Amino acid sequence: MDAAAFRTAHGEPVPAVTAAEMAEVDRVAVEEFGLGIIQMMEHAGRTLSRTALESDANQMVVVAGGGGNGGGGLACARHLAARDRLHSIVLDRSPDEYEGAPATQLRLLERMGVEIIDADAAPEPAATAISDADRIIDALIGYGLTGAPRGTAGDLITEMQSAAAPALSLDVPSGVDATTGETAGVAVEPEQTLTLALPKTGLTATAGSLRCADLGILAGVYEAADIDYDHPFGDQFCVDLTVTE
Ligand SMILES: NC(=O)C1=CN([C@@H]2O[C@H](COP(=O)(O)OP(=O)(O)OC[C@H]3O[C@@H](n4cnc5c(N)ncnc54)[C@H](OP(=O)(O)O)[C@@H]3O)[C@@H](O)[C@H]2O)[C@H](O)CC1
Ligand SMILES: [K+]
Repeated sequence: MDAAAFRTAHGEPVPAVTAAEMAEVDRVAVEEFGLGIIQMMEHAGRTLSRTALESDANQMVVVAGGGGNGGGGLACARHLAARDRLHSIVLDRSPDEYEGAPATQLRLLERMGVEIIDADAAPEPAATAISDADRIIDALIGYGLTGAPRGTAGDLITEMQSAAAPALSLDVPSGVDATTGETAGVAVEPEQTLTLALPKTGLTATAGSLRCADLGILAGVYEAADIDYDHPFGDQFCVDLTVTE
C-alpha cells in the first residue's frame, strides 16, 4: 500500500493498493462479509456508464474480457444499450466460455439482442467495430493481468491502441500491471481510467485522467484486510484523483 499516492480535488490523500491487496479486499468482502461480486460489479458498470455518457459519443464499443473486469464492462454495456449509445460488444472469447458473474451479465445482453462479436471467431468484424466506434470502453483485463497480453486479448489491445477513438479504461488500462504500472507487452493508453474502490499503485504512471468509483465496500472489510482506509467519496459515488507530487 502507498498511503498517500493520490489526492482528491479537495487535497485529501487517498491510498493506493497493490493487486494482491485489492484481491484480498474482494475476498474478505465476499467470503467474510457476504457482499456479492455481482453487487460490486453493478456499481462498477453503472459508474463506468455514467462516466462514458459524459461524452458526446453515441457509438460506443465495449471490449470485454472473461473475468471480473469484463463483467463490469458488460454491466456498463447494458446501460449504454438502454440509452441507444452502444455500437456493439467485442469479446476476446466465445460467449460459451463465460462463467459466474460475467456470464450473468452477458446472458442479460444476449436477451437484449445487442450485437456481440466474438473476436476469437470473428477477428475482422471485431477490428471494424473498434475502428468504427467513437469511444472505446476498455474492460478487457484489470488487476488480474498475468504476464504479457496473449492471443486475441493482445490483438484487441493493439486494435484499441491504433483506433482513432479515445478509450475509457475500467480499473486499470488493459495490459498495464496494476501493482507496478509496467507493461510487459502491448497496453491501452486511455484518455481516462475509472478505477474501482481504491486506486492501484501502478496507476501513478499511467496515461490520462483518473477517477475512482465507490463499490459500496464496507469500511470493516478494509479493516479486516489490514488496509488503512478513510472513505474518500464524501457525498458522491465517484471522485477524481491526481497523483500526489
Ligand atoms: N472490489 C473490486 O475492486 C472489484 C473489482 N472487480 C473487477 O474485477 C477485476 C479483477 O477480476 P479478475 O477476474 O480477478 O481478473 P481480470 O478480469 O482483471 O483478468 C482476468 C481475465 O484477463 C485475462 N488475462 C489475464 N492475463 C492475461 C494475459 N496476459 N493475456 C491475455 N489475457 C489475460 C484472463 O484470461 P484467461 O484466459 O487467463 O482466463 C481473464 O479473462 C478488477 O480489475 C475489477 O475490474 C469485480 O468486478 C468486483 C469487485
Ligand atoms: K481494463
